[in-house]
Amino acid sequence: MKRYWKYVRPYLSAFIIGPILMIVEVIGEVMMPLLLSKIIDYGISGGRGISYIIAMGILMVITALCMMAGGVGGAYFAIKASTGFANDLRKDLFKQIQSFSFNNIDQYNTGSLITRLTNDITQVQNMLQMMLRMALRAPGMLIGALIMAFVLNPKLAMAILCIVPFLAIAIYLILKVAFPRFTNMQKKLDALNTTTQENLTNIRVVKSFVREQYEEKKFKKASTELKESTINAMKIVIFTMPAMTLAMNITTLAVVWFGGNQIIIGSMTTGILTAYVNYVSQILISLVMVSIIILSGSRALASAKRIDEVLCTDIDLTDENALHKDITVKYGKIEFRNVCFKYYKNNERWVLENMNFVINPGETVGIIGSTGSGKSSLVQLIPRLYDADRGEVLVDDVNVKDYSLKNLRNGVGIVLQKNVLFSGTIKENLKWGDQNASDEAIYQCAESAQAHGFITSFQDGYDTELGQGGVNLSGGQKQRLCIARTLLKKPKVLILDDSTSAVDTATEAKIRESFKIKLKGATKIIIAQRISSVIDADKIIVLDGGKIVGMGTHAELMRNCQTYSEIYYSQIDKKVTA
Ligand SMILES: Nc1ncnc2c1ncn2[C@@H]1O[C@H](COP(=O)(O)OP(=O)(O)OP(=O)(O)O)[C@@H](O)[C@H]1O
Repeated sequence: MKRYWKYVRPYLSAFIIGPILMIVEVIGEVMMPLLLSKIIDYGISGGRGISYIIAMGILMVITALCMMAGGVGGAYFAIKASTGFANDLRKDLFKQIQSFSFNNIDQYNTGSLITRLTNDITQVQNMLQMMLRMALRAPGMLIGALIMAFVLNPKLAMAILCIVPFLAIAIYLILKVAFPRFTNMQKKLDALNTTTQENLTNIRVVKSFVREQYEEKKFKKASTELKESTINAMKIVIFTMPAMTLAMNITTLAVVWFGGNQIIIGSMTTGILTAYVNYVSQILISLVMVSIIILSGSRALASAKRIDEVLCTDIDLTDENALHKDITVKYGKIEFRNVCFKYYKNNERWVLENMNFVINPGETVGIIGSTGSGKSSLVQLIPRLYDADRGEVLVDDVNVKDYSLKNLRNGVGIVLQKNVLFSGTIKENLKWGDQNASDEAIYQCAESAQAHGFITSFQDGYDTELGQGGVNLSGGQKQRLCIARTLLKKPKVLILDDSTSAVDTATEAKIRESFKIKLKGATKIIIAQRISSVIDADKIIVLDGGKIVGMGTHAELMRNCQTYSEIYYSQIDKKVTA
């Protein structure tokens, strides 16, 4: 609750005024039957005449207008408070997800995070809105109508007790049965969103593997499961409402039966019975409202728990304890000291084991190794996309944990293996590297990444709109734009994680040449599958099974490292056979 106070505070006035205005409506609702009974008993039966009826009628119209004003105002403030609350909560939830480490992100699937950001927040918003409109109205109307019922005829009021067992069953069902069912329903919605998101993002792969039918089946399964879990949860709603209506009708019948008898023996007037029937229905309506509040409350509680789970996730990679938050990366020296790392902390096997090496400023270093040998994992420790479990990673002789994340990541530019571009123009995408970059700087970086040529061949040049993820580009073009984007950051350390795999060898060589001029002082780490991509490097690190099995120049490794020479000859053989 304490956590949510933050979201109530800015809208506190709406949170207070809304329910107060709803009370105006409640007072009117309680007044109306009384005024009606007076018209019947004194105006029609009592013979006070038309002027009394008109006076009472005018009073009823004024009451109805006040009720309307209260109702409209109450609804307005309820919407204002609940949407404001939800908007702020959603922004904070999104901010929390943005500050997640890669490790945190790995724990959730995207579909589930989308459901939490949208549907779960909407559930909480709806519940709040309902609470603000009904929380005072329902008990207010219940108490008001009960008082009136007891004042008018205490004996007849006992008939209202008929409702109690129905109400008890309804509340029990809602609390015990509905809550877990709503939680399950949200989980199924997660699954549906994940399936949809995965399918739509990768629709081209689906089509190229002719997996449409399989995907349809997968979607159908997720959709059917959602339908079934919804029906399962809604059974409670389905049962609750008619049960309450039945209770309402039985109680009204009991009141009319006992009240009618009292009219026959002359101990009650018709006007009072009419008012009484109204009060009974008000009592019952307010009880229905209470059960709706509990019902939607239990649904919203299931959603709130899921939102809370994200908000309470400990971000395991922050710069809160960094000792030198204001220093920046100046030279680009990198050192690994006895570094061990694994993704799943319970796993026995290390993904990287006892890594020890130094890369001096300005050096070009290649990293070679079989797939899964740990190349990407190794370089991701430098900009702290993950943290080492043992040992230290140092940049310019300072532990990476002692930099602010912003300064470290500004100094270390990484082109990830999975390149992603965003919807927008090419220029907008490149400006991710530097929002304030001049056109000249953008052109130069694109030139270095061998992208300027193909960009200018497009009709709209740098203003060409990219589809989502850069769909309207070839793999090699995308890779070159991603390199240009990182170059614009002017990093002191540039890491290319297999980022030229889709570029032909001649263009790749040109990119490497341009790095020598453009990034003269910067340290360059190049992960590659082709030895030709790193053959000229000052140093090559050879990985196998998460361990360094060789380090040196190409010539040294050819003499000393069997793994390296095997990779070399396998690639030469392929060339010869080709
Ligand atoms: N996000 C992750 N969560 C869990 N395990 C992972 C994750 N990323 C990689 N791994 C595992 O860590 C090991 C090393 O993977 P890594 O991506 O570093 O290898 P790599 O040498 O870069 O491979 P490739 O050449 O195929 O890109 C592999 O066994 C892989 O399954």
